[in-house]
Amino acid sequence: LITDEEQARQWLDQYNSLAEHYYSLAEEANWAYETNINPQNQQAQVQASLNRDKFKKEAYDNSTQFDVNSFTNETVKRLFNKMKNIGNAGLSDQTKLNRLTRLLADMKQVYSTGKVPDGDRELVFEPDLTNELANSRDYDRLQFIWKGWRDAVGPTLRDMYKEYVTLKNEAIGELGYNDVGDYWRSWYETPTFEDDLEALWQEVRPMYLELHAYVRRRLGEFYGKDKIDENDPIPAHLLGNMWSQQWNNIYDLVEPFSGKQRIDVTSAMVNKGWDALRMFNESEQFFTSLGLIPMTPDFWRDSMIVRPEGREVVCYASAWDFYNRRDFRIKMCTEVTQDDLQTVHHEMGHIEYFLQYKDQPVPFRDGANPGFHEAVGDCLALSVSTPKHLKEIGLIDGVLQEDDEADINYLMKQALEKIAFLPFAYMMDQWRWKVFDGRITPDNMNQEWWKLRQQYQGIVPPVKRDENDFDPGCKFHIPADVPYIRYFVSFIVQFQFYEAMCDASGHTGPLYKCDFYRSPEAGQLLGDMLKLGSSRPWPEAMEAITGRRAMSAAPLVRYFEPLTTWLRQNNTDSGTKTGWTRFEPWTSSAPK
Ligand SMILES: O=C(CCC(O)(O)[C@H](Cc1ccccc1)NC(=O)c1ccccc1)N[C@@H](Cc1ccccc1)C(=O)O
Ligand SMILES: [Zn+2]
Repeated sequence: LITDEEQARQWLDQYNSLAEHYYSLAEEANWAYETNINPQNQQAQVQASLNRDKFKKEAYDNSTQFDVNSFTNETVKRLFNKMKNIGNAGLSDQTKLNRLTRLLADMKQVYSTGKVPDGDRELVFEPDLTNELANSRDYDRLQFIWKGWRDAVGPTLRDMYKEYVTLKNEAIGELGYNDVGDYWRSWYETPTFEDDLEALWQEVRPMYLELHAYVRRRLGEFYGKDKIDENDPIPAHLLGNMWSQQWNNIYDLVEPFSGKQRIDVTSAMVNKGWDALRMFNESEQFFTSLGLIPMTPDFWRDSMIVRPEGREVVCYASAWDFYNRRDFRIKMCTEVTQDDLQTVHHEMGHIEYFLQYKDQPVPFRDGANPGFHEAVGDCLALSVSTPKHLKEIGLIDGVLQEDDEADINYLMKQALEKIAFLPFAYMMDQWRWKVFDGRITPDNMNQEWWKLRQQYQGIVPPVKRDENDFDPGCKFHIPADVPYIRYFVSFIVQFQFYEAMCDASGHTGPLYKCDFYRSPEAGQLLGDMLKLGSSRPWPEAMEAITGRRAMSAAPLVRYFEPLTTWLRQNNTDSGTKTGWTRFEPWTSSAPK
């Protein structure tokens, strides 16, 4: 084994330029495919991905000739330890790796081109199904949309997914991990990761139960108690979102105090003639107001920010690093809605992270952990979504009403987006980890999915489900092979980042009122942490920005404190009980 550390450094330098080369080619081919889905582009994408995998596998094999433990430099050792992080490329059987790579491309195509027949029309996911689920208040129409999407993509994906699980587990097994879940959790470098997550969930669960009970009561008032019994789980299609993951689109049905200023600014955005480009410019302007790095010329020239005419694309939003330190893009089918304004900030948060760590060695061009990458944009969006800021950018007219009732309305809308999300984000990879480690077998994937959906979220499907269905496949990240626990981590740590940046900006008073717009101190605190990339273990990055090393739900609890108090009181006064009884009639494993 080679113990010469200088030789190791030279090897790493050569690795870095080769990695940039192969990663750039693979990203370009993937971009060409996702922005123009057709057989030729899929073939080119598969080939470029296989070339990158071949490079990653060879680099990993070559790296084992070095005696890493004998090295003294921490950074050199950390870089070598990241050589093992090669994912699907661990699959040494080339026929199987080809099959897995094509499966991934095919699953992405099925999901992205899925359509729901509606009379003489075909409804596409974005914007048709998204808008109807957000805006329709017709119980049966919502059920048609909810079922239609699952019928369009679930059954087709089910068998593809089973094969993907087998092949991916084999690939990861060759790297020495027990299964894919074990590999994905290893990125957090935290032996107590699962216990830490459960502790965070238990800390925020009481708040979720109060919100769930309140929303169930208000929906019962609107749709009728015969449709929504106050002891039952909530039918999944009534929550304004295809996966019931966030409930902010039904804010109008659950608004605590009527007659206050509108805080849903979608209509204001439309009335003031905002378009996708305006949304992107507003977002960038917030980032640069903090002294953070602006988007590059390549970004504005080559991003895809609206759904193009006349070709199939992957609409699901994503941010792209082309590993050449100047080309960074967002791909998004932007609609003029407040939801999408939030997503623009989310995606731009990824780009800002790319920009801040672009001069790190390639293996360090990642978030401190995957949850950090997801938290950047959302943390800034917490500031942007304050009524104070929305007024400042012209989306709320007139005098700002800042009385207690207006504040409860605002916190309710934030809770529908942030608190409602936590059980969904937590259960997504609970299900997947069980599929990968065999606790969930191929013939009960759907039933186990709905058991977890009921256990954590207290929702049930509006129509019977069985194992011919594959409802997990109807959420992008599952056929797209994208882990999800990162979003649970993000929705916790983004409040830690937000509180730290608010303190740095000199904010005083309730946390939820903080807008650190134009604060160079807040921007400096965040930027310095982002520059680290994944070069240091994430507790060090957490300490750099918050002064503490652990994840903590305390800032989130502090942020929502006035609402939690109000919800408890309101549920008590109205005799609303929290929780739900186990509910069977809607879920059946009997074949159709
Ligand atoms: O999935 C997303 C946004 C897409 C993304 O930015 O997280 C995207 C997902 C993705 C897509 C394709 C391949 C890999 C991942 N992630 C990125 O574009 C990304 C992430 C890390 C580094 C570089 C790019 N949000 C989640 C959760 C969420 C987050 C914030 C607000 C609402 C909802 C969802 O919609 O369920
Ligand atoms: Zn993201």
